[in-house]
Amino acid sequence: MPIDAASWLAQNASSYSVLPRTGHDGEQTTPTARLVVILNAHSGAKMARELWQDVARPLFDYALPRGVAWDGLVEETREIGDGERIGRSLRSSAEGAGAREGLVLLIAGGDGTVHEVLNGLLLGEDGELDARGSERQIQVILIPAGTANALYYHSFPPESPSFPVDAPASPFYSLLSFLAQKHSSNAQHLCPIALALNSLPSTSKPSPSKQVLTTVVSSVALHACLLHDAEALRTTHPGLERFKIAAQQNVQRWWSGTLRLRGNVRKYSPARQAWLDAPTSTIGVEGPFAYLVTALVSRFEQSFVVAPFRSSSHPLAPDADDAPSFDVVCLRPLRHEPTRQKVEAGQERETRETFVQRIWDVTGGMYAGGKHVDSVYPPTELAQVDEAAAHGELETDGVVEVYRCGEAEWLPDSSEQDLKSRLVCLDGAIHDLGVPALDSSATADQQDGSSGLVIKAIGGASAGGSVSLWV
Ligand SMILES: Nc1ncnc2c1ncn2[C@@H]1O[C@H](COP(=O)(O)OP(=O)(O)OP(=O)(O)O)[C@@H](O)[C@H]1O
Repeated sequence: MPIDAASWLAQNASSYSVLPRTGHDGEQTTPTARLVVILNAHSGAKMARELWQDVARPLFDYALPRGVAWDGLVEETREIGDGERIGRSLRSSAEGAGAREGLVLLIAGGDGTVHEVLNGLLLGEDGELDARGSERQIQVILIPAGTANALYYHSFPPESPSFPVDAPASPFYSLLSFLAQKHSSNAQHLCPIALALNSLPSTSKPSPSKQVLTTVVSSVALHACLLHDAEALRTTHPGLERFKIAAQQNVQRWWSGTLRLRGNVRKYSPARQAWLDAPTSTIGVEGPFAYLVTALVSRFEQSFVVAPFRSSSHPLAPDADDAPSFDVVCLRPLRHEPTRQKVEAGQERETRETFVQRIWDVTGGMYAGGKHVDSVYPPTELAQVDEAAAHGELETDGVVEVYRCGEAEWLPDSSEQDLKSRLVCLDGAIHDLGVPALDSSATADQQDGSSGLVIKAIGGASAGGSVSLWV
């Protein structure tokens, strides 16, 4: 049943000053931005239509700002990948009209829907960032109708007293912020969406590498493989449980390869609770890895805080003036001296089984608000690997290692040929790096020639003009 907007607002959103359309005194009447509504009725618990029809639509009818034009059209995604088609059609319609008007996207869906729409909208046919859109202001209003809704809960952390998760207004904080713009001191934040540009190697040379934009995560190893397996469980387990089942299926694997980090590289020191600057412009981090993600947001689910320093309320959060960055969170089993010794003694299979408990401890810390970043090895259990000598200033005793930087390159070990050694997850979409994973000396400077994944933080302000979320 559609709500009565005025009484719903009075009851559920009294801290947002949302005025009826007629009350927007003195506001200019020439539209400066076009609104497009995009629903994924298939995502999460399949609530997008209901959230739109019963609440968001009545709120729009009541309070849509005069400067925003909406022709009543609602775009629904029709099949897998369809968000990209919608994004592309928005790009070409803007080009056709030579329009420089702003674009307001109301997206009711999960992270995958946002990902698809922004990729279609911001990347040109050649897969490059579309320079023609460079003056465009894109505002996103997000209704979390997906399963994980990482971007939403990163922006509206449930532990904040301002964003109670059980409140009827909970899925509408972004929309309320948009509707209350200019009228409420509580809700007028248009925050740039952190973006990264990912280059996947071409599987058929000499065609160029494939470019993919992300807003949440680029991952390999356990996270990518569990996302891969979780998709097959979507029908039987529509909620978050499918991720846990899929984690069980992959937790005993380790992933060999090299991670190269560039661009103002820092590493978190649990002892100092601060970033340590890297002594060199490029840092090589050698596998095997049990876990490896590059995160643009603090959490991947409502209460799964993988990269706590991305949270805007954290003292180590990126500053608005900082160069675009992401946080790399990884777990390398051979940094644990007893584990390393057992592997060297040829007991790798049993050692992996034992190490599983440590992985669960780390994920337990993620579910406990991000405590894993401060868990440390006692001095006797910290392996003194050669690499520590090379990058001595960056050696820490953290069980998990957290880096911040602007660019990363993942080169999987070319001797491992199975699919799971090559999988990459980009905001939930799974990609295969392809075989063979060639020359591990390839670098990000040779982007099209890299046999691995290259990830560059580009920020929200430099992609297609500006891309921001109402928070
Ligand atoms: N009509 C449709 N039928 C089938 N699949 C669809 C349809 N429309 C969109 N999709 C696909 O649904 C998938 C899931 O969407 P999305 O990622 O937004 O939700 P989710 O996976 O439930 O949530 P989250 O990404 O937040 O965990 C996407 O891969 C998208 O391509």
